[in-house]
Amino acid sequence: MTTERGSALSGEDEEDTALGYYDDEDDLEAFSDAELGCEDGVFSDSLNGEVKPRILLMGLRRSGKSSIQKVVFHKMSPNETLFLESTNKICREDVSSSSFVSFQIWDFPGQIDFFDPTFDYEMIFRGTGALIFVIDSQDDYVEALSRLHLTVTRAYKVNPDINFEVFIHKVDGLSDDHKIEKQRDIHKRANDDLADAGLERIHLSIYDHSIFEAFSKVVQKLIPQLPTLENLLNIFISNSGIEKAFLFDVVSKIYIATDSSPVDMQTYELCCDMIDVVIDISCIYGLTDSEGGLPYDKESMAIIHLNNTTVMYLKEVTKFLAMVCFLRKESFERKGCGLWKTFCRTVLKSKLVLAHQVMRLNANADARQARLIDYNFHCFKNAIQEVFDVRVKVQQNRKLLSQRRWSKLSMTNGVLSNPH
Ligand SMILES: Nc1nc2c(ncn2[C@@H]2O[C@H](COP(=O)(O)OP(=O)(O)OP(=O)(O)O)[C@@H](O)[C@H]2O)c(=O)[nH]1
Repeated sequence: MTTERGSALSGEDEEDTALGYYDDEDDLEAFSDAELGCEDGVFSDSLNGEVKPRILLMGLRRSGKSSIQKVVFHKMSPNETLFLESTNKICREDVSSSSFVSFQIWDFPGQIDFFDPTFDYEMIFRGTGALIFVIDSQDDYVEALSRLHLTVTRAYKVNPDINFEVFIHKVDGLSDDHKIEKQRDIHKRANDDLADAGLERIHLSIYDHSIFEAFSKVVQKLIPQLPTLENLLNIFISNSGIEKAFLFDVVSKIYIATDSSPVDMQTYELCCDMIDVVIDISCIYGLTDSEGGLPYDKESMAIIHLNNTTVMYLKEVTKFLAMVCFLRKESFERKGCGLWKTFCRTVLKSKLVLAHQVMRLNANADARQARLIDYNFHCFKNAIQEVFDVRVKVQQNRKLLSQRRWSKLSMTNGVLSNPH
């Protein structure tokens, strides 16, 4: 099983093309609101009407901002980040891998100066959904904390709706005790500083674990449909004998929702490993020569038996999303015939053979239970599609509205500039 997050799956940026990321490393030094499509404080692409929340990556020089972005969204291996050059201008990137996961990341150079009059921080903070402040835990963080304080107070004044997140980064060299101690210290000092400034209402989320997990939490807060997705997952697992279910964005391995039971890191990492395995094996066996693009489609599914009576089950939900579930072996065997048939069909069609311990067909399988789980998954998938459709409709309406506004504006300008 591979743990390297290295299977690069990048494509084009269009909504309809699968799982696309693209680089848009524009020089934003001379930007204006109009150029950036910043309208009413929210970044929107005025032509397609889509509103993309903005995530800012800030922190001192060499704290690891660009590395985080490259590892999570470009599948760069952590070792390669050693060769990253220092960022000397704001780098903007669109992440639109799915209808639910769509935002912009702005990576700031560490030395940015808020007092520089050419730096229009008001415009930047106005359209921001989340501000991630990265702190290098292996460095003396006193300066980082004072910079955090300055950044948060400035940003909050402009836009009190920003989610402030602190990533305590580079914890790999620290012992577990040391990690906990540092996290506690940073937490206390950061919050004390804010309380001293009368800003105790600001909530700082502080993460010191996997950047994938931390990023998942940040992105989830920007998904308006999150409560609906969580509800659907709760209903699905409670009616299907499933213990835990995640909805994953397959490319970034960000989980965009899970049921309401707590998440532990090990479970999350197992899910990431399973996605890697599915994609890696599908890359080798899942595509015929004539096919191109991503080896992930309607037929994608996998079952892995762990040696502790737990079964992991992955299934395609949409072309961007996968459900990854954890079941007890007993519940899984009761699934019996229904799943087995689906599995065989999948193996034949996509040549994807994943269950190393071949699943035994339980002759006495409770067919009713099997039908129930398959039926529940089918309902879940339809419900997700409905949520997706609503969002598409909202976007289409926005597009129409902005087109109308645009043509009205051009007409008015035309009339004004033409005295006849
Ligand atoms: N040990 C360790 N080193 C890391 C980690 N993440 C990044 N680094 C290293 O930290 C150095 C700086 O990383 P960058 O991502 O360039 O830092 P940055 O914050 O973007 O820096 P600026 O662009 O100068 O603001 C690189 O040498 C990385 O290899 C980590 O998790 N652990």
